[in-house]
Amino acid sequence: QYPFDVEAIRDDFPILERLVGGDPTSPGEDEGDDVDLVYLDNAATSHTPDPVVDAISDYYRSYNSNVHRGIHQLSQEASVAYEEAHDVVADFIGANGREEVIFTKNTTEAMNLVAYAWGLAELGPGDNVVLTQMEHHASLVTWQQIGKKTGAEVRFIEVTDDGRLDMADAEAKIDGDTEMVSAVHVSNTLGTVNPIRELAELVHDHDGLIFADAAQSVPNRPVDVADLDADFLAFSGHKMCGPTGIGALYGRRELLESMGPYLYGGEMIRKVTFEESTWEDLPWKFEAGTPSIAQGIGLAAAIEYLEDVGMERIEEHESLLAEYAYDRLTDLGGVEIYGPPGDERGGLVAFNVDGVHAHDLSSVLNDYGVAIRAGDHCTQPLHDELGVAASVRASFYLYNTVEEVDALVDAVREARDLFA
Ligand SMILES: Cc1ncc(COP(=O)(O)O)c(CN[C@@H](CS)C(=O)O)c1O
Repeated sequence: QYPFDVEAIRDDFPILERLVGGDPTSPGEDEGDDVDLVYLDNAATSHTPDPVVDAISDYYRSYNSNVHRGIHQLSQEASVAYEEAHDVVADFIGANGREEVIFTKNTTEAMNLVAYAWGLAELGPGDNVVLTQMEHHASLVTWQQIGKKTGAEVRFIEVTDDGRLDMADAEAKIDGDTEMVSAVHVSNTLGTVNPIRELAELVHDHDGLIFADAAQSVPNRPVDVADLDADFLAFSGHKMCGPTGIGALYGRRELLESMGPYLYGGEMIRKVTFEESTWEDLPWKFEAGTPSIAQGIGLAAAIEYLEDVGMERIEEHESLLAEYAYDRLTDLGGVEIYGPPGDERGGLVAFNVDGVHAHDLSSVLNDYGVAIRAGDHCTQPLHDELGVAASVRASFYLYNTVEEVDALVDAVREARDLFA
């Protein structure tokens, strides 16, 4: 029994009616398209419902203009919509107003903004930054390279055999020299839900900061920055029914006030002379140049769409599908699933089938119309720890159904038997 009317939700996503299997150079038109799409790659990117597409189209059709500058009506309308989109995000994640919400291109840029604008200024030899072994490359590579530039040590909290964070190791590695903990809230590979608040307490006890990578949690469950006690938090619009090209960095106001700009140019300045420049107030200090106006408006529309369904109910729906998939794949036999048990994870399942390479498996699944991801999911060091070069990953969202999980399992069985 679903927590909401999934069929009514699916009606908002025409793409879910797509037939696939034809020539990818002629999307949707090829006579070879004769298999129902079963889209289970939502951790890579989610689909965009009609209300969000309409909000973006309406901007371009009726009040497209540059923001913050113009006195004319269109610019004022665009400015209000773009600026108020920051308020929608702030309310959604429990931030104290738009001043704590910086729009970025995506989670990756948000991570780099903090690593460069805070990290380069604050880190040096003797300091350390503590990550987890399950970090996405967006944080792992960023802090790894900032460590090389500053001389700060980068440490990694180990993952237990059942895909959880080793908190004893966390306590050992977070110490008086730890300036930052950067941890994924929900792993995009294991589905593990990490104890961000517990990590925050550990690092705050040592006067350090915590950055929560919430790219796989803000879209999928209720997230409140105060509940997590996060100092920074980031997520991407494209994983939550929004457009690509927009993400958000949350930062405690006093921290953002203390940081210099990350990018320079228009919008982010107040006064410029040949010799000096002064900066705009938050959040504009960190939004240089013409912003992603339509995308910001689209993100606000996506949040309104998700809130209308309810984040608790979306979390419940994803957990139902993940647990069902975990159990059915386990029952299939010859399947190795990574991460904690099915009832203790976010809405995704990464696995391998004995004797079948992940890319071969995903190729066969594609022949059955099942769209999942194969590879390292931007967590190569974690896959090294798992002892596998790649995995396949099914990731669920509010418009997926139990029947689609059944289609996944049937296709996996076909692939297993094909390669047996
Ligand atoms: C936990 C986590 N952290 C950061 C990112 C990066 O998001 P960007 O919008 O690409 O900047 C992602 C996006 N993970 C996609 C693309 S690699 C996936 O297939 O899993 C993520 O899941």
